[in-house]
Amino acid sequence: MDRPIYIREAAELVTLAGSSERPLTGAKMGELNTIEDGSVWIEDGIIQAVDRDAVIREKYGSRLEDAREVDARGRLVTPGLVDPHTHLVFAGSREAEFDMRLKGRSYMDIMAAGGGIHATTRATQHASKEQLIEESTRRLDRFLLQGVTTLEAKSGYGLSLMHELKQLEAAQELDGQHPIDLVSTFMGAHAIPVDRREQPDRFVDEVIHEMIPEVARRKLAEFNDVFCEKGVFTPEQSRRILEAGLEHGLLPKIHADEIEPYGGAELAASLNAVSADHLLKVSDEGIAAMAEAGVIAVLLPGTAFFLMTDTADGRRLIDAGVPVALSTDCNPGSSPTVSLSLMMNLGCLRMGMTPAEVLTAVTINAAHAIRRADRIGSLEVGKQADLVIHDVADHRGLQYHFGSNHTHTVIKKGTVVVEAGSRIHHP
Ligand SMILES: N=CN[C@@H](CCC(=O)O)C(=O)O
Repeated sequence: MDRPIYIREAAELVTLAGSSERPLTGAKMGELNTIEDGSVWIEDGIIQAVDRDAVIREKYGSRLEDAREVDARGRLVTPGLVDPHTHLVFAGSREAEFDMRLKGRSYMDIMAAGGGIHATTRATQHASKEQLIEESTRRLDRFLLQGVTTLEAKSGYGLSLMHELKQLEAAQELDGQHPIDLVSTFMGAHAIPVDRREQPDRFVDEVIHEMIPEVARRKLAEFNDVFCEKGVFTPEQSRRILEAGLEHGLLPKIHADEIEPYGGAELAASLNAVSADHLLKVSDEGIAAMAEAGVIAVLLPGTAFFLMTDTADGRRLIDAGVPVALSTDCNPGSSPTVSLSLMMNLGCLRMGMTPAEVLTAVTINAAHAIRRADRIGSLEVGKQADLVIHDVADHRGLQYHFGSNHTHTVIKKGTVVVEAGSRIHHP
């Protein structure tokens, strides 16, 4: 049996305890439940105790010598960070499009001309599963070094049954190989393939009748996502696809109101979707409907930053009672980043969120957005021991000192996987 781990005496220990039932909304998003001089006791990959250091020492005094002590004095300890929206598994690069965009060509225009998602689809279709795994592992390693311990990964660069399955199988193997836990989303409805544009509904039928049943049968995904956007999938097509997913046990998520207001948030609410993501152009009605239905807003500030557009209004959503999570949207074209820490900075600097709200958005609310809040997202007895020790004294320091990676130590399921900022490889 592994030695117990004793995380010793953090200057600030953010627990987010008591929020596993439902995502935090409104003022609650700013209540982190912190412990000063807090310590954690871990055994068998599970949190056994979270308390002030004096209480932990009293309780485990006789066993302190057996335990591996991880010194957190002077540092901040938080739950492992959760990234609830990525397009992790892909091949190729779209750097050539960067020049075009900098000269004023729009993201959707490039896509309409056969680039964008279509360019990545061509590269991904040509890649072997092994190649996808190798390229994605490099990205996962960088995520881990930034304190991300769980991440959602979408398919959507296959756009045919064979290649969608290949992407999802790659994600499944990565989940088994890498310390980061992956949660898979099927996104066959990411774009209408270039050669199917004349008959979009036939492609929708293929997604509904061929892809969804097979993905569900092979248990390759838990969620089903659609790019509901003018020029991609209409709200009606999106509804059909998401309802078909539900019939096969795949829970709905939506890329909603990213480029234009299009009724995506309203659709998400009417389906009781787990999340509606992007929301740069969400309507007042859409926000009210999401708040009423409890749909989580997964906001992706890296996309607005990289596409040089206005950001989603995090403040407005929180004030309206919508639970908010933040994510990198890691993908090759609109947000080529693995830096959740930069997203946290942007959450404060561009979205009107407080440092505490931002931390909630990348821990417990992000865990809710992938239906994992019963296991991760907070530091509570009985939860999986996923923790990060940050090289700052309190949570505001994470957001204040922007552009730096403050991750010092990462513990995944009770194993130290990053120490003093470097990856530890276990045999
Ligand atoms: N907007 C649609 N899908 C992705 C971008 C995919 C890409 O450009 O490759 C997103 O979430 O931003």
